Amino acid sequence: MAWRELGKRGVQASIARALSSTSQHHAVGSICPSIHEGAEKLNPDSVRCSPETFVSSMLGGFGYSEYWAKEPQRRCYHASTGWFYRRRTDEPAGLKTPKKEKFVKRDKTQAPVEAPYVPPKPQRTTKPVPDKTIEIFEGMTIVELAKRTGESISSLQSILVNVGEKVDSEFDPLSIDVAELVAMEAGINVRRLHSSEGSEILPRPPVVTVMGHVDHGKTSLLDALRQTSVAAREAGGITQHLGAFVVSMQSGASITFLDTPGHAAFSAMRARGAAVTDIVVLVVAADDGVMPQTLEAMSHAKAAKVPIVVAINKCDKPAANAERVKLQLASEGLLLEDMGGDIQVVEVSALKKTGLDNLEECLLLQAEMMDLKSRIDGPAQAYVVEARLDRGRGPLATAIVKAGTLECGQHVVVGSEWGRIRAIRDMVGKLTEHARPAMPVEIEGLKGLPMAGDDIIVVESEDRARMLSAGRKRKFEKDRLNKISEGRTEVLELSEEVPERVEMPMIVKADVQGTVQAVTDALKSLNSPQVFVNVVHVGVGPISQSDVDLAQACGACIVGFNVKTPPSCISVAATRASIKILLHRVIYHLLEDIGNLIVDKAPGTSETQVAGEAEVLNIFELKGRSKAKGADVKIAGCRVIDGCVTKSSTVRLLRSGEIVFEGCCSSLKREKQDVETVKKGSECGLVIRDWEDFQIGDIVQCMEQVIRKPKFISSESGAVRIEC
Ligand SMILES: Nc1nc2c(ncn2[C@@H]2O[C@H](COP(=O)(O)OP(=O)(O)OP(=O)(O)O)[C@@H](O)[C@H]2O)c(=O)[nH]1
Repeated sequence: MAWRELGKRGVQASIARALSSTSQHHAVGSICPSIHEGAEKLNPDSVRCSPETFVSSMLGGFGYSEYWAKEPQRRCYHASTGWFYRRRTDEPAGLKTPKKEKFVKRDKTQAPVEAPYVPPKPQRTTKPVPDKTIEIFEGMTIVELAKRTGESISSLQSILVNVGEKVDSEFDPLSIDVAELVAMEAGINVRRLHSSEGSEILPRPPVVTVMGHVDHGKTSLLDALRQTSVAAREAGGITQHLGAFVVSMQSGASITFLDTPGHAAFSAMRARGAAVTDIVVLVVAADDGVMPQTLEAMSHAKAAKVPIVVAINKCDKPAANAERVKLQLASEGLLLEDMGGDIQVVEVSALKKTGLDNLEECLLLQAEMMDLKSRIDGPAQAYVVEARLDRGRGPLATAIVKAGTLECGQHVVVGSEWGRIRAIRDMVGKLTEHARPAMPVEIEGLKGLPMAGDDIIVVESEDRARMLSAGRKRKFEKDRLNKISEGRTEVLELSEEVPERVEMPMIVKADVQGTVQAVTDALKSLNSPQVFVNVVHVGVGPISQSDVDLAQACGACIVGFNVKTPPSCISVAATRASIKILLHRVIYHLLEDIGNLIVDKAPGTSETQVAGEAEVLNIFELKGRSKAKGADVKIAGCRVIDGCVTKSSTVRLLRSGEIVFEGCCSSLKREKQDVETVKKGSECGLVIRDWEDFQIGDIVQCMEQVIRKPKFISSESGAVRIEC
């Protein structure tokens, strides 16, 4: 198949088909951009391959036969491999498949004989994702939609026909679902507006997110509030999942708490926590004070326009200094109540359970000031806090209802998934028929696994749910490909600047969606100029045979976080294919492990360092002993003062700290015997080729070439990086 045909039929469709036939469908996203770029670099008429061959070559190390350029461009270049591919000069140009190709590796040390081929700068193959978001509502007309989207009425009408819907006139009301579908097909994001007209609006409990620096006592504080002991049960003693709990206060009021993890790797989850929350409790340890993630939490709250209540924890500790913490917070711009501002501060001890009543009062007061009310009846609007796959029960989503009532049996669209709610459970696992605002529940009955942060909307029928979910999937996929295409372009640009950069493909599997994303983000933070961590596939659930197949095809290692040890048949298959499987339950350990792998894989930088130093104590002259000319030879009588002096290494001579000569050693003797090395503390006689002007007190340094590898650095807050 020629590229032209491939292009005609649609690159993505052909490749997707080919990928599914080679069971590599997961990788389509990361491969397509390369294909686009390949297509742009080459004359489309001249490339011949089947999609299957093309895909397997893309996966299996970028074979050269697919990169075949027509006259006059006799060779082409592939940025990912750094190889030039040259056609045989006896080959006729054109559409014929070449008989046998020769390829030459680019020799970076030598200047090219012919004018070098400059690869074209990678270009975006798809339009950047439009940022436009419009507000839609039930009963809006096509005319209204056209105004908001900026599209013509006729184009929206034809989209409407394409999605199987019909209106008699452009002034007929559309359902909110159809309006969303039409806008999405036009490439525009939507925000749904729900009318509360005629509905009962009642006060609702506040949703509170506890945030703060790692180990400042978030989990302990929630434990103290709900009188349970989750902290002790967590792997490695740190929180790794987003949880939601309702805490009934002594006053009879209730508060919904989100327990978000404090580790740096989970900032994406924290960001989502802040987006559904009404109030943020900022926990700061009284002995430790304001730390990097305290500031990060403040930024999240600020970005989500959520008010903060400060809980200064660990006030029982002898080193506690609440006043210092208050001053630090004030200097970071928090206007605390004690200092004339309106941000409430409470001093607590999660360990001794002191100050909790105060905290409770502050939260309820804050909620009262915010006058939190929601529509109680009518279809629910809710958000996914977490999602996971249960072997027996299928996809499960932890959700918080924002408005309305979520009921068993309703059809819902959750992100781009859909389903009919089979069961609703409260946070202690008890079955319930419905969920009201601010109530965290677990829902069962979805067809696929949603993402943490997805919205949940109730629709009137299964058909509507399917239609909307399919439309959202199409839009999601289009946006994803656009994003990958942009990301890939950046990667190519970077790899051209740093030709020695090694790629480290990875597959990430984790127990829940939020963790998959957190781990992927953390791995990407380990990218460095020498090693590029390329996450080729991510997924929720245990490591499967298809993960091993994909890892084999693209030379990836598999990272399993909080997943079960794979069955022995999968482990054996992985070992046979030399695929590394890294299983972890604690994020620090995972990042350390991967960091060490990256350090191993990094080519490192070559550096010259001093291996030994000798001081000249005496100078001897041997008359007419030079082998070459029968001239005199000067010998430096030295003592090795550091490291060791080696005959084969390069030497340099230092006088008063200045380098006066660089060369090599032509003779090294110890007690009249020729030797290869002399260690610290010993004396030796040394001759330097082409140098005779020794002076007593000169320093002779022996130099050696070493490869310096990058270092894996992890800070106390859990932030990690690779330092080159
Ligand atoms: N003395 C004292 N120790 C506390 C207090 N609160 C928490 N700690 C201790 O501080 C350590 C960290 O507490 P966690 O509750 O796990 O902290 P966290 O902020 O939830 O930590 P991550 O989940 O890792 O972000 C534990 O050893 C707790 O026992 C307190 O009020 N006083």
